[in-house]
Amino acid sequence: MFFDLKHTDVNSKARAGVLNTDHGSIETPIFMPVGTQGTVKALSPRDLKEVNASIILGNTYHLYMRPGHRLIEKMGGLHRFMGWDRAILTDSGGFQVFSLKELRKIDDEGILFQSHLDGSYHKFTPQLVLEIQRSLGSDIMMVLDECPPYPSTRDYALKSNQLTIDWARQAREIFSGWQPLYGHRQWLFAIVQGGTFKDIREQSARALMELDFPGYAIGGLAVGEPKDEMFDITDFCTEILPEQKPRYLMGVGMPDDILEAIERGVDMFDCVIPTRNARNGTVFTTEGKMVLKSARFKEDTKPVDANCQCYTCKNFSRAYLRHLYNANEILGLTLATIHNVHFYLWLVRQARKAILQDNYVSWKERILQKITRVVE
Ligand SMILES: CO[C@@H]1O[C@H](CNc2nc3cc4c(=O)[nH]c(N)nc4cc3[nH]2)[C@@H](O)[C@H]1O
Repeated sequence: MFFDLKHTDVNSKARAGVLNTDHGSIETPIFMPVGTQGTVKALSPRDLKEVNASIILGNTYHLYMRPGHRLIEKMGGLHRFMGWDRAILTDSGGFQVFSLKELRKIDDEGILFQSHLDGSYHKFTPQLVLEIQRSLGSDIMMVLDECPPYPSTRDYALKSNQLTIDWARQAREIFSGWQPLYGHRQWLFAIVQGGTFKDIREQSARALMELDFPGYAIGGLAVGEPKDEMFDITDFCTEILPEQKPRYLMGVGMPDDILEAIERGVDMFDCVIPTRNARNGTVFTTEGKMVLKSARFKEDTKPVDANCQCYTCKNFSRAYLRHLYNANEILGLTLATIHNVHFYLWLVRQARKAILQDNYVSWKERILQKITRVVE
């Protein structure tokens, strides 16, 4: 069974489950570090294992553009190419095309766009993005969808949603006769759209549920809408989506966003924040957020986080990390990224424990008091 729902917290919609892939079992709620171009920036697969990452994200758009999915296929697929033998989820590319290029044209067949590398023209269709993901060999694939801009008119959201449903239908058809390339199973998730219009969200969820996918993503969020709208739409969607299937909130988010979404019934998350912020000198700790570059840490002998068991916190001081940033040393990026990814994975593991003890909400309230501070 692909997804085992082990327990739902009695006082909320928070769930603890297990995703069973051929590259290992993944306990949910889970955070997926983003490895857009076949690498989680600044980390080796060895680092990722050391912080207990069980699944990472790759991007169909970027890997198609460079080095190309055919080359990766020749190399034996993305797992072998990047030396990662645990699970990989690949996003389908629709969102990346929207967020990377305004030069794109959408029609019923798919999305015509120009490469951000050499300006060449390409067209993503429901079929092509599945072929690319077959070549990559991702354990979890995403359908081609349109992520409407925020804000969108109701009319735009309605039309766009119809297209996303049509594309999902085509993808589901292809998936029904699926032949993976590398001997390990691949699963296909649908993506619920509909902007911030609840009736369109319901239409989207129900149409996609009829097509019976192994898992469902909530798309079209974390694109600049107010947080309360993001949580309200998330809560609305999880009321409709099948209880026994995993829910994946795409692109979310800050630590507190993830905890709020877990309470609303989300199982899977991905976001660039822990890796991107680490590269900019901002780390997350059990005592709050910390900007390591600031002068106040110049002679601070303490670890980033005294409560953290990661390699960075067990071996280095804040002063040293601040020095590495100021000296533009590559090691600074690696050490901060190890810590931030470790923090996100620790946080969702703690959440899972609280869910299994039926005290998720009280645990969340306590931990939010601490992690949302700024360490001065
Ligand atoms: C607002 O901050 C930026 O936005 C991204 C996070 N937010 C986000 N929302 C998403 C929505 C979708 C979607 O509807 N469909 C597909 N296929 N993939 C998606 C991926 C998404 N990621 C970060 O990249 C960050 O730079």
